Amino acid sequence: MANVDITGLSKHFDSLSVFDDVDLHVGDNEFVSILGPSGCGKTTLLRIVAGIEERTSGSVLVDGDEVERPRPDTTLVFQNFRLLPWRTVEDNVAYGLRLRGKSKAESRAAAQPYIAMVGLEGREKKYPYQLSGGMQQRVGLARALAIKPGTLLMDEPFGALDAQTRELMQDELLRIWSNDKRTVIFVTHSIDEAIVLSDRVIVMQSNPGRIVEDITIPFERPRTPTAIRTDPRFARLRAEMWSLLRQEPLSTELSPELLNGVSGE
Ligand SMILES: Nc1ncnc2c1ncn2[C@@H]1O[C@H](COP(=O)(O)OP(=O)(O)OP(=O)(O)O)[C@@H](O)[C@H]1O
Repeated sequence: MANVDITGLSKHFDSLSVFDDVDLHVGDNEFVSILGPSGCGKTTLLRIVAGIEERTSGSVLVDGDEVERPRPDTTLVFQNFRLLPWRTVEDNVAYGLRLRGKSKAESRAAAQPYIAMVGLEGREKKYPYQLSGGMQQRVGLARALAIKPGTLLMDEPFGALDAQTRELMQDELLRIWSNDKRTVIFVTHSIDEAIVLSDRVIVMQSNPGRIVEDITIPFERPRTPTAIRTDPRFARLRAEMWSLLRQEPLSTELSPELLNGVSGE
């Protein structure tokens, strides 16, 4: 369990003001997504919470402690999980535990339930090149979960997957998260993904980056993505988010994915 408290957070890169005066509270075991156009500072915000990017001003507390450097109980996962190609599935999942000082045998044993959780039982001895892209993402997810982080920071983790695999991974993440809850901040370009997964969706705009809306997602858990997608409330939420995002000035780049998501309506 962990809660994240962001107050008056600003980040400048030289003369560029990425965002100013951002406030965000994420409660224990809450799943919050951040949705916004390219360049509004989503990744930068996540990196600051992860303790790998300095802030210009403001405060970021995890469980009441100011974040000054990476914390052992916070994990950041990216679009490309960067598996170690020379290690098997089992040793990739165990890797974070090895880094934390556990023996090979101990870490392999501790990795096992997470390999099963992501549906890769029986593939422990395979190497990344022997797996599909979706399976590799699952290994990365298992590796992140195996260290039992209180806070999981996810930066477009499914962005590189094809649409079908992406939906499967969303189902998987919903299932895993409901069995093994933790605090999640999930950055995405996809309105649908944000709605299906989250308790709340934070919508950002850019120039300068700022939070413009904090939307509570009303669907009960456990969730079935197919049922959510056909619920009339889903279409309303989607329209609301899209209308916030389209208020962006024309100069702002909206990703093809955001546009595609909307043209499907
Ligand atoms: N190290 C850096 N030095 C200078 N500028 C940077 C640096 N990192 C990010 N930026 C700038 O900060 C702004 C926000 O970048 P960031 O990657 O956080 O946006 P984002 O919302 O995550 O974008 P995307 O959705 O495209 O990933 C961009 O204008 C980017 O060019």
